[in-house]
Order: sequence, then structure tokens, then C-alpha cells
Amino acid sequence: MLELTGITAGYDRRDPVVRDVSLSVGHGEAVGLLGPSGCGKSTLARVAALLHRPDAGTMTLDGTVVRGWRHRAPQEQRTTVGVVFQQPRLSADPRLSLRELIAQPLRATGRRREVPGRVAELSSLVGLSAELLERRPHAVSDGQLQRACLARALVLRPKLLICDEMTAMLDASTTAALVAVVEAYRTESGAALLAVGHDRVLLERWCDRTVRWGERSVERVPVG
Ligand SMILES: Nc1ncnc2c1ncn2[C@@H]1O[C@H](COP(=O)(O)OP(=O)(O)OP(=O)(O)O)[C@@H](O)[C@H]1O
Repeated sequence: MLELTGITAGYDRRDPVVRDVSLSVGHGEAVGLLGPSGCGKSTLARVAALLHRPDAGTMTLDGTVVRGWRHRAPQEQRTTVGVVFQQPRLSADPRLSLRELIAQPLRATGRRREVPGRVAELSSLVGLSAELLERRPHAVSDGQLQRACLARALVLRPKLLICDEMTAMLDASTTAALVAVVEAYRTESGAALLAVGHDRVLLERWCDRTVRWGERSVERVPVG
């Protein structure tokens, strides 16, 4: 589903934070990527989510080589991947209600007619009441906003879901609820998962396999 080969990426070409990293996620597979803070996991996740162009390396998504990132990514590839970040307040437009937030990808891809049905379906899946859907991000908790961000990530039915520290700010019961939502979606759709984090116990329980930054499956990454 996802093949990253020899990826080098960062914010300064002379000193990349990700150097020559390879990682793969099979169709329907759940892979956990573990590693210490600051090693580059989020940067790699952003490359895989087509949000950050790497300086070198190749990426294949659902059998097709990726040739453009960000606004240069073809719509078909962009809609193949859904992504949820650690801090929902940084990724959610504060002007939109949770309902509009969840519907945003449908509107952006010209699928307005599906909005009422999909928003009802997903808000029920993630556990957001009709009343909460009308509120804006400042008027809901981090957990409620993260539920909306997960619903938004699933609204186009991605074949690959990337959860970058999705539950790092959340309590145990919200974490369990969101992991259950992801698993319900994966069971029904057959989607693959790349879950990034520090919580080894959670990722080992959640994923088919885990990969530690610097170990074999993330090959040729210099450690330390
Ligand atoms: N927009 C940016 N501009 C410049 N440097 C950045 C930017 N984003 C991240 N970095 C730097 O890149 C390095 C890797 O960051 P990244 O967020 O990918 O690591 P991480 O492994 O996900 O960390 P954490 O587990 O703490 O989230 C860090 O040194 C960070 O300071």
C-alpha cells in the first residue's frame, strides 16, 4: 500500500532530519512506527501523507509512484490517504463548526451531495452528538475535537490512514474509543494503518507489527 524507499527529508537541505529511510505498509496492514522525540517520525509521516516533499527517495502509494506533494499531488492520490495529527487545534480551521470540518474534504472534492449522509454516519461512529457538531473548535475539548479530526480523516474512505501521535494528548478512555473507531473502520474497509508514536505498549497492542526508528525495517537510519 505504501512503500517509502531511501527517503531523505527535512527543513534544510544541508541538514535533513530524515536520512535515507525505507518503510513499507502492506495492503490492510497496521504498522506502528516508534522512536524517540525529535528523530523525524512526524516529518516522515508528513511525507507519507503527501504534505511534505522529500529531498530524495521514492514513494509508492497503492501501486503508483508519487510524483507530487502538497498542491502538486494528484487528487486521486491525496484522497487515498487520511491523516490525523497530535494537536487537533493546529490542524482544525477555528472558523468552522465541527460539522463543516468533517465535511470539508467532501466539499473540496466536489462531493457535496454526500455531506449529510457521511457526516451523520461518521459523527455517530466517532461519538459526536448533533449539538457538538454545531460548535466551533474553541468550544469543545481536545478529545471532542480529535474525534472530529478523525471523522474528517475518514470521510473520503482512505485506503491508508496515518495517525501521527493521534492519542498523545488524550486520556485512556478517549484513546481506547478512538483506537476502536480506527479498528472498526479498518475491519469494514480493509484500509491500512501507519500509527506513529512513543507509546510502545499501545502500538504493540494496536498494530500487526511495530518498527523502531533505526532498526531493520526502517533501514539504514543512523541511530543516535
Ligand atoms: N517546520 C519545521 N521547521 C524546522 N524544523 C522542524 C520543523 N518541524 C520539525 N522540525 C525539526 O525536525 C526534527 C524532527 O521533528 P519531527 O517532528 O519530525 O520529530 P518526531 O520524531 O515526530 O518528534 P516527536 O515525537 O517529538 O513528535 C526536530 O529536530 C524538529 O525540531
